[in-house]
Amino acid sequence: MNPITTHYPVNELFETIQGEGSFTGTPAIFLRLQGCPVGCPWCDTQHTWEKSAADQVDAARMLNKSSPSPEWAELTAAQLLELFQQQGFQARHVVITGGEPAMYDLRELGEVLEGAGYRLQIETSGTFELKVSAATWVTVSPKLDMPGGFLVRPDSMKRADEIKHPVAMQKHIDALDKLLQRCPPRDDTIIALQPISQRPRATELAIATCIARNWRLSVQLHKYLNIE
Ligand SMILES: C[S@@+](CC[C@H](N)C(=O)[O-])C[C@H]1O[C@@H](n2cnc3c(N)ncnc32)[C@H](O)[C@@H]1O
Ligand SMILES: Nc1nc2[nH]cc(C(=O)O)c2c(=O)[nH]1
Ligand code: SF4
Ligand SMILES: [Mg+2]
Repeated sequence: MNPITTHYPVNELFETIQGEGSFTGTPAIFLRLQGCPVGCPWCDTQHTWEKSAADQVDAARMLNKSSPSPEWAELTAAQLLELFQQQGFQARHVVITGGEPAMYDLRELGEVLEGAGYRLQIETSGTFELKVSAATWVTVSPKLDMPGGFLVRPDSMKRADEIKHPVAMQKHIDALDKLLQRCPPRDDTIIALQPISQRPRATELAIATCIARNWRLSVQLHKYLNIE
């Protein structure tokens, strides 16, 4: 194991219902890591993009946020496990999101949390090399032609248990088709379309395409329910 303990920059830690993808409806602990250089113009979590030293706070302040902010606290896997217990979290599914969590080495987190009985899922753009435990459920939400100029990695697409593609227009589906040719997933990988920002036309397009292709629909259930 890595002799140096990894410190994770945590923007948010909360318990809710997973609102996206295959685990929709599953009670989950969300661990949102700070920092993302990809730059999707419609990103829900733009407050996580910049990881500024001036925004580092202690764990108590990070936990007590009343609204999204760029503040983050540095925590080790052992400290996170202790916090889960202190906070009284009941969920056994942990979603690591961000920001772009694949910028960090998540293997130590996997070792500690899986050792304590948790199942891990990562939400990632697929643009950074994955450093996750073998048992981690990998959700790749490919980001194509974004301002940051990052490319989706073939190895991340192969590792994906689920590909959850954000869509608003036909050109996004055409781009996904090209990506699936350039970077073929495994035969058992689930493919889902997720309408961008609950836009009605995006939702109609996603429904029609999912039916035509036998793909899954992922709506952002938490937004319909008005929960975190
Ligand atoms: C905020 S991102 C963080 C994790 C990682 N950076 C990624 O993009 O997968 C989590 C998920 O939210 C999706 N997402 C972000 N903003 C969205 C929006 N406005 N509408 C629909 N999905 C969105 C992303 O595509 C991704 O599947
Ligand atoms: N309830 C809920 N489900 C989610 N699934 C993915 C989320 C994310 O921001 O990555 C998210 C989120 O922020 N809230
Ligand atoms: S990759 Fe994820 S966190 Fe980064 S800008 Fe895009 S949706 Fe937001
Ligand atoms: Mg949210």
